[in-house]
Amino acid sequence: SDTFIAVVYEHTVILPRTIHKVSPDDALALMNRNMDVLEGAIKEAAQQGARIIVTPEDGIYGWVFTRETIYPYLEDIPDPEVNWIPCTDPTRFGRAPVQERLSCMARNNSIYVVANIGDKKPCNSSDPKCPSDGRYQYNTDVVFDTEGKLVARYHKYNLFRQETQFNYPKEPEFITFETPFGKFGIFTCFDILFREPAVVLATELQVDTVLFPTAWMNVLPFLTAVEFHSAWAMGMGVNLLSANTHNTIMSMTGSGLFTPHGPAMYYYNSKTKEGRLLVAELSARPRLSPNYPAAVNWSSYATSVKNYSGENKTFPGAVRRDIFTFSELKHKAGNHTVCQKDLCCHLTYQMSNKSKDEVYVLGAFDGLHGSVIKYHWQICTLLKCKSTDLSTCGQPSETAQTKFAMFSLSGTFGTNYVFPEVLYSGVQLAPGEFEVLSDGRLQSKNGTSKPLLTVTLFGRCYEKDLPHPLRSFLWTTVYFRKQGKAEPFQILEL
Ligand SMILES: NC(=O)CCCC[C@@H]1SC[C@@H]2NC(=O)N[C@@H]21
Repeated sequence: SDTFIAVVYEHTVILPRTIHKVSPDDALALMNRNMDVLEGAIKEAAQQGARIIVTPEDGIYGWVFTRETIYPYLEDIPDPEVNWIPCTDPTRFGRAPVQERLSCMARNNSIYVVANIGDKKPCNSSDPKCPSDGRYQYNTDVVFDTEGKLVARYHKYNLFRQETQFNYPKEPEFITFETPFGKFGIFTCFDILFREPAVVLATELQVDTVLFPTAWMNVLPFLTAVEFHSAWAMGMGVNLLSANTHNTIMSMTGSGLFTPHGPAMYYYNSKTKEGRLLVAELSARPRLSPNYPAAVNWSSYATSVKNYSGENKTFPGAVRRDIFTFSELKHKAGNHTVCQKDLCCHLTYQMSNKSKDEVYVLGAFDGLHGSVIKYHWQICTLLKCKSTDLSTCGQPSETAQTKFAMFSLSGTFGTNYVFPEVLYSGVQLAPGEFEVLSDGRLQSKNGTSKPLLTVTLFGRCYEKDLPHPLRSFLWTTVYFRKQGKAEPFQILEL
């Protein structure tokens, strides 16, 4: 089929009530409460004609675990090549009530179900990297087809900060599967910021649609979930089905069905506790569509254009820990250039209304981001400062009043991996209101329909990333005494 209906479900996860280790029965009871909610979403998705539903990372057991306390929640998840339908043969690989229930939900509703659960793999001293507690534990995505068969298993490769309950897989896994409605790939959350497996799936393995369970904490100005995930789908030219966890205290909200042309449907709600079912019809093979976006040479325009830095003063400003070079947009309209290291960013703009209460800057950043994992960003951004005090430029700001009659942003990027972001007041996207030209300019079509927070070209120079400091290191789990109790503890924190 040319198109298919897909669903993502932003789920308000029911969290464990204790940080202490619980029995397997208590762990299953909590997971069943979450799966009760997911079952309602799956039924609703099937009734709406959806072929596939994606549910969030940590959506079945929540978070705040150690290696020990997550153990009762884990199941041994076999390699899908074993051809297993847990719904009809639940004990073939030992106790697997979660896989059984997910498989039955897929089978009973004739829909592909994507979920995130934990895998355990026993090991022993014949394996020199076996953790001292005798098992590997993985943050794992699973996919069951319409018969309930396990068709994909993916172990998260880029673990985020506090995921010390899990091990890093030794190698990245590039998991794909074919369906009548396109070729699918899968990865999880923090993975999206790195080359492996995310970029490899989209470029070398040419998937049509990426399945993306996530538990994404929003970080303004460039890394709110809907903003970055929408930009990644556009930059990579694939569909991205992003299901976020909903937890406003943790700043987790923002899910969507994103296409190479922009969001087909998205949800961002930092005010209420409700999750949301999102439904959209997507192209099954977007690369074959006649209006598939043309390849972009991201530096073409910017390297050919005159430098407008002239009389504009620049100043340094922090976006979290990254020191940007900023230049204030003092006039209602104009041309600006700002440079940092190898990156020069050019902006042509016209504001519809210039308020005395708001200040916008053009910013450039070319350098390593991150304190433990260090990965290289090249960023050009037009952003609203938090207040009129220039020292607040780069701090999170959620609202704005200024609309733009036009903007055109470009940069001398040294990478092909550039993700175009446009974010409006209230952390809203701008579907259909901007375009990327083949010479690398990101520009408005007819001005902005809402006040502007940021316009950003977010470049990733994967080849300049530093080696991951923990990947080979974290196999060793050491034990130390804390408040009289033995606690497993991994040596470094991310
Ligand atoms: N569960 C995860 O892997 C979430 C990680 C992604 C969160 C992104 S990474 C950079 C930003 N920092 C955050 O705290 N949230 C954003």
